[in-house]
Amino acid sequence: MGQCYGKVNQSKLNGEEEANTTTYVVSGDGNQIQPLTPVNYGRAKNTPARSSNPSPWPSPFPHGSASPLPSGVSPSPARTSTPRRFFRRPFPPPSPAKHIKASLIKRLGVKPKEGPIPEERGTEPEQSLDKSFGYGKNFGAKYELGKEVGRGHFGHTCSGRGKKGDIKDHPIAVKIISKAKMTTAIAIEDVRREVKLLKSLSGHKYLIKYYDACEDANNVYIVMELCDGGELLDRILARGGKYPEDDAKAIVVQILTVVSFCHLQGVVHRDLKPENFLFTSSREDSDLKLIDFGLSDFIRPDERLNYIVGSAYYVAPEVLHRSYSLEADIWSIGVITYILLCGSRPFWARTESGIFRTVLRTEPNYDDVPWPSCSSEGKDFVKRLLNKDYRKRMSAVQALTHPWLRDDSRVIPLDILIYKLVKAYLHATPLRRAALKALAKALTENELVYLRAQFMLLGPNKDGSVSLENFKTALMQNATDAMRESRVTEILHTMESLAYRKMYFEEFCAAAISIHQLEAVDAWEEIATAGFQHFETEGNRVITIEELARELNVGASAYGHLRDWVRSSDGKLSYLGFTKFLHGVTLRAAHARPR
Ligand SMILES: Nc1ncnc2c1ncn2[C@@H]1O[C@H](COP(=O)(O)OP(=O)(O)OP(=O)(O)O)[C@@H](O)[C@H]1O
Ligand SMILES: [Ca+2]
Ligand SMILES: [Ca+2]
Ligand SMILES: [Ca+2]
Repeated sequence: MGQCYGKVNQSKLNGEEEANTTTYVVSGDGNQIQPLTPVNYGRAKNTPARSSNPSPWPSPFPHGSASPLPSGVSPSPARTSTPRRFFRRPFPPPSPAKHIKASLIKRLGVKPKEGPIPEERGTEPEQSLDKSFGYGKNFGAKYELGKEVGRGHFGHTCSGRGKKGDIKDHPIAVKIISKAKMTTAIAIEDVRREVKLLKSLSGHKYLIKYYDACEDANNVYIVMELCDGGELLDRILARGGKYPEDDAKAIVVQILTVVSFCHLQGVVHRDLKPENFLFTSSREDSDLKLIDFGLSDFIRPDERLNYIVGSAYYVAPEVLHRSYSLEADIWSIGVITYILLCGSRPFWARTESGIFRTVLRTEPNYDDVPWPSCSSEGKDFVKRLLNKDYRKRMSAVQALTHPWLRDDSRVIPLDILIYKLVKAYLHATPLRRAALKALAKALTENELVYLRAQFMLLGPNKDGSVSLENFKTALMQNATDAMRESRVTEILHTMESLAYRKMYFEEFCAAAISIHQLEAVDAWEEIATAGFQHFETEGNRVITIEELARELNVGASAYGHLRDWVRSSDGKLSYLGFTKFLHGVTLRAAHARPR
């Protein structure tokens, strides 16, 4: 293995234009053409190390900061935009993405060098690793292998055929993962999880179908449906990098549909990129299938993950800050959509740490060609996925109802986000609920489309109300083995108070809106102003600073801060107080009330 480059790599060479002065090398594991810069996992033999800043101009960023961020990323204040005047082509067109070094080191047990990964240097003695998976041992008897169709860091994929049973003469794809490369317990666990995830999620229209898993002394074989249409990346390259807006929409809808399914099941993919979406056939209108759950994980609705994994160009800022959830996938979809619409990457630099810095600090360029000719809805859509504050990002389901993609005939999936928001509402104070109710009365059609669709999915009772039972049933109707594994349904226990009462649509709207998301909407000022007017007539009341501090769970040191929020004329919340109260406080630790 490692010698065969295949047609996939060749086509990437043709489409690749990483940077003007870059030399290309073919990495020894044969994965793909890589530019010979520090972004590589190592250096070609006998090549002197370059400085970590290979650009011909001085870097505006300090290097090597001591922070919890990955090496080279420093948490200094935001820059307004990428320094594009330095580039002839500000952001080169898409090319194969590389996994984040830190995550590869963790998984492969060694710092990957140029060339094949040394197999003998694990972090644990090889003998102590249990490499038996309990999969069938009869791969050769059941399947026949054909030619290689693709290759990644973790395995290579061949086409093949079933030899007997239901699958006789049926085309298949087989991802072959070498046991010799599994040098750490994490790497072994990853393969186990990849198979488990694929098996439990299999069946969705836009997700690769799982057939079987086998093993022998040397390899694990994941047998799945064969996709003949190639990677989305290759199609983007074949089109010169850019998709017409309507074609881009068709792609993005499929991506969001399958990702919303994964998210409802409590699965975060963590490696969404154009290489991991395959077309079923070479037809222009062929369906897409999501593949490669190698970095994916089960996640509970309230859980935060902290491993840095993914591919540099597509990684969300909060992943680099080591506290993230499902929204990280949405960011990656934002990156993919940005590429589809303009043919360039939103965040680009020559080095991995340089990419991380742009992800954390710079706003993507929406000024250059072809952005001026892009629809305003398209631009708004991308911006609402590429928001650095994950709380402000749309969920996959919300994105499906965004004006750019809206299509009344489309079936909207259930969104786990409404469970999280309704749960928070049920635990909120009466004043907060009153403020949310007032705000909900000011929502515009854009927000209501999504809320109505979600409410209908809860199957309202004859009188138009829902209660805990409706939330339970709606979730169970969508349950797969993956949802059981990720323990998504545990969120229902925290919604118990809804068992004894009814919630009508009006209150549901108050419960299922996210202030942070609304703040990112163009119409936020108008919505907040109108919401405050409703609050004045039916919710605002006299409140002391002490009471307000208690509402916000902050201590006496915050009193000074809160004084502006209350009107001196009547002792009730001012407009400022109303919006700040809804936003919630993230005062410095010194202000936090001891619990
Ligand atoms: N079912 C399939 N049908 C056709 N080709 C496939 C299939 N599954 C995978 N491939 C090809 O093999 C390539 C590698 O597969 P996959 O992404 O699962 O491997 P990997 O080693 O986990 O990759 P990565 O380096 O991105 O982690 C894919 O990009 C694709 O080109
Ligand atoms: Ca690949
Ligand atoms: Ca892959
Ligand atoms: Ca993978």
